[in-house]
Amino acid sequence: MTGHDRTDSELVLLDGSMGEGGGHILRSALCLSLITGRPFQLTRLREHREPPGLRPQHLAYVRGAEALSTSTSEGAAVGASDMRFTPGPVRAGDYLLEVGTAGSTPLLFQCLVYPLALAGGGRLTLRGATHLQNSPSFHALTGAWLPVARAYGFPVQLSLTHAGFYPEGAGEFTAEVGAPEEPPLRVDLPARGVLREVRVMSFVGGLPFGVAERQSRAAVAALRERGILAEADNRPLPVTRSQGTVTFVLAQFEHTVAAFTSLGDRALDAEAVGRRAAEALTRFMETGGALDEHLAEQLLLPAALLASGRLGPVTPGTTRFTTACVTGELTTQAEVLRRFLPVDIRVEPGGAVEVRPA
Ligand SMILES: Nc1ncnc2c1ncn2[C@@H]1O[C@H](COP(=O)(O)OP(=O)(O)OP(=O)(O)O)[C@@H](O)[C@H]1O
Repeated sequence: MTGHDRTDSELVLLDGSMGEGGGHILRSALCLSLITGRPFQLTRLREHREPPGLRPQHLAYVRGAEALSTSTSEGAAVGASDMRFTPGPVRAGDYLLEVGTAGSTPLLFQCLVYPLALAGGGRLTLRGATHLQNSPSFHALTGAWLPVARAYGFPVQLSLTHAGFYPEGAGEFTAEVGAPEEPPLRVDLPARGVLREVRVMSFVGGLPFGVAERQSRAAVAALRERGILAEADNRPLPVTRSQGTVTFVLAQFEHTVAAFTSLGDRALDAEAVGRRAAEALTRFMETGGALDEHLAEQLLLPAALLASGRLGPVTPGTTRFTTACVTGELTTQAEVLRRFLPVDIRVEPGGAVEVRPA
């Protein structure tokens, strides 16, 4: 179980419309509340989103946090704009959680993985969508998030049982989550260094394999036009009820890795889907950032846990990196972290980020 300090009981007040004002404020608050033992009150939840308030997938995040622990919530219901969460200790163990037809399992995973690891670990089996717009795909988790998690000493293994695409979802993946170990790496990433290798991977679930091949060919050709040579790999994905395709570009730089996902779209031909993934990499390479904007935002949480001394016996440490783009999500995430943890997070307009003990 995570040991909650008695001194950590101070209520955290959060305005859910601040910054980007999306569901990520709720997910980060749930994660940090479970870890610190601090209750939170969230008002004006997703006020500027359409429709506003909690959606079914957000409610699934609250229910997931409750399932892992003896936590309780008040006011959490579809459409609600205000809610309160009172955390209880997290129990190590195995959990099967559903996020609903079109909810993102990677987002639910990122909300729960750190509290579960800090409580001793276990297995998360998550059902719902695994490849959804505006969220990390399962392959972005394995390709980009996992090396970051391991750098902070979180031993996690991920396996995809079924891919789940919008709108049916019906996917499933499993995460074996170990207790944190001494971090093997010092995260200090001012620059990405030279490009070492690019892999293009196209996957299809429930659609002709030729779609994957067309996507990859277009991605490889678009990269070649920019002088980037890439290996292509096409694979079928196991699915149940849903159908979909995805092209994934994974770039290994000297110091970092960057992953770009382009999901199949009925309004686009396969070539456009492939090109979109390639263009995301070339746009990233026009910036000076070590990390892409999504990985930069995702790295803040383990960096803040390390800086605040929450990673068990590990000495509090400082993380430095540069991001391709300072997004509203990044600055909002930094603000949520400051409310829960004694950390100093500096985000320079040019993209340099530092997370250190307060
Ligand atoms: N292509 C991508 N690769 C990796 N991560 C992504 C990608 N697109 C979006 N994300 C991440 O997914 C998260 C989405 O959170 P966000 O709050 O915007 O959406 P949400 O939880 O679905 O809620 P809302 O419906 O309020 O937007 C953010 O952390 C964002 O960085």
